[in-house]
Amino acid sequence: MSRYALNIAELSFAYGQKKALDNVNIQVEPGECTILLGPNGAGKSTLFALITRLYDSRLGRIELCGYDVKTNSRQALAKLGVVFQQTTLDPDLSVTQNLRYHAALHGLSQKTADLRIQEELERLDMYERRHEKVRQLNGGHKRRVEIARALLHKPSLLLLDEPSVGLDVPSREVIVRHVHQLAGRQNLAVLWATHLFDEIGADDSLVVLDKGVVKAQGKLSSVLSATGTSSAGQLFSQLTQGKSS
Ligand SMILES: Nc1ncnc2c1ncn2[C@@H]1O[C@H](COP(=O)(O)OP(=O)(O)OP(=O)(O)O)[C@@H](O)[C@H]1O
Repeated sequence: MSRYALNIAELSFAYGQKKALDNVNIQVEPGECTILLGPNGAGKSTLFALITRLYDSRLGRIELCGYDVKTNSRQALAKLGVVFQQTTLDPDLSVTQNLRYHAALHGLSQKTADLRIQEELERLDMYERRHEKVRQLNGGHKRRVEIARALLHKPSLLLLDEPSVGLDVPSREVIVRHVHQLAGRQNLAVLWATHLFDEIGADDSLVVLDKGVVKAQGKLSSVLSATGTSSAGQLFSQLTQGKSS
């Protein structure tokens, strides 16, 4: 069994002649929250598309809990929970219906599904809203449902693609706190793409990606001291030459 929930080794990818990822190496351990920072065009979406098998790469390797996503896709993807940038809930179904549908896709019995749905929704203070149609929920509550959904099959790695974009501050805070607690208490590995420096926790790890190349990585404190910077924002501007994220 690999010690890493996610192990990306020597990964490269190009769209025709356009290189999007160049020899990327990233490891995330259970219980670790890794923040992926990168300006527009850095390669974050491409990386997520490769991890989720939307795209395929001939160069390099991606393993989830030791399972290669290419040669052991079923076992690998069973370890993965994803919250995409765009909401993917059915607005005309209730919260519970959306979650049951996802659980069924993962082969959970209805009994197990209902227990887990209750557990995850209660943790996010959403159980009382389980019969509401998704259309009636605000953006923050929809995000909470998507996080609950991503966890129903008990993945080892949670992939979050800018889950807090467009949310108000209190909604963002709920999500940031919840995801950090999941890593700390449930030993979940998290890879979180964000543009927002205040979402980075003091104990988080950091990967700074720019033009497809990893510019810095490691525990936030080590990266700051290695680069002589005092905040994630300063580090980011220095490594990406002041481009906005
Ligand atoms: N379908 C595509 N065809 C050609 N080039 C692409 C395609 N998708 C992305 N690219 C290029 O690949 C590079 C990486 O893009 P990617 O979307 O992965 O970056 P990103 O970090 O997710 O950016 P953003 O924050 O803007 O979403 C960019 O130079 C982009 O222009």
